[in-house]
Amino acid sequence: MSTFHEAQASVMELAQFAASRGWLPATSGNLSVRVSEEPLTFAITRSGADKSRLRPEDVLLLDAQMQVQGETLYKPSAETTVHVALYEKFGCGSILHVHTVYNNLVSELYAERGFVEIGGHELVKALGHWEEDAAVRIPIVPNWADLHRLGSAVADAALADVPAVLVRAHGVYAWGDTPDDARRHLEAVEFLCEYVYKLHVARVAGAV
Ligand SMILES: CSC[C@@H](O)[C@@H](O)C(=O)COP(=O)(O)O
Ligand SMILES: [Zn+2]
Repeated sequence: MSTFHEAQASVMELAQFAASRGWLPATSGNLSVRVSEEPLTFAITRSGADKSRLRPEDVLLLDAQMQVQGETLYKPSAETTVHVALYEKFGCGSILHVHTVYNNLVSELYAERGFVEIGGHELVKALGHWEEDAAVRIPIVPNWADLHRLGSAVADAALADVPAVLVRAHGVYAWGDTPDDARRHLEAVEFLCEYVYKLHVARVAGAV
């Protein structure tokens, strides 16, 4: 439980971080931090904002019915449906969505399989898997234009022990119990997507 102003500040800080990595190009991406669990309320970026230079008024307070609380002329993220579906499934504390070249490439390479499996790499520990020879399967869902359908597809595919889902030729959703957890999971997934893609290219080239 946090106040709206705390959650708003967290969203702005997370956006600064993701933008500094180039993960929010051309106004893409959306970020949210939960304010209360019962009933669900959360702070989320408004639709169309340039997330690299968010102002406090670009972060809105919403409820589970996606109704904006308080006075604003802005509309919430078009992909709020995905955030609500994930909050309802996991009761997580923060959800981050970014578009990057590497997460898009991996989503395309493994789309037909419906998941990408990543094992034998140290950074799967950052996703909570510390066992010997741990492997994670990150689900990949189609990029449904119907955003309610997209929300259901992401939440249905999402696994309890892997805090991320790729959307084909679109981006990734990553989440965590706290904003710091969500950020760590997102960083790990982005690192692993770059690694998986570059390893694939190296193998095709016969370099490894
Ligand atoms: C500007 S292209 C990206 C959008 O279509 C969408 O995928 C996205 O991530 C941002 O939507 P938004 O409504 O601003 O939250
Ligand atoms: Zn998007």
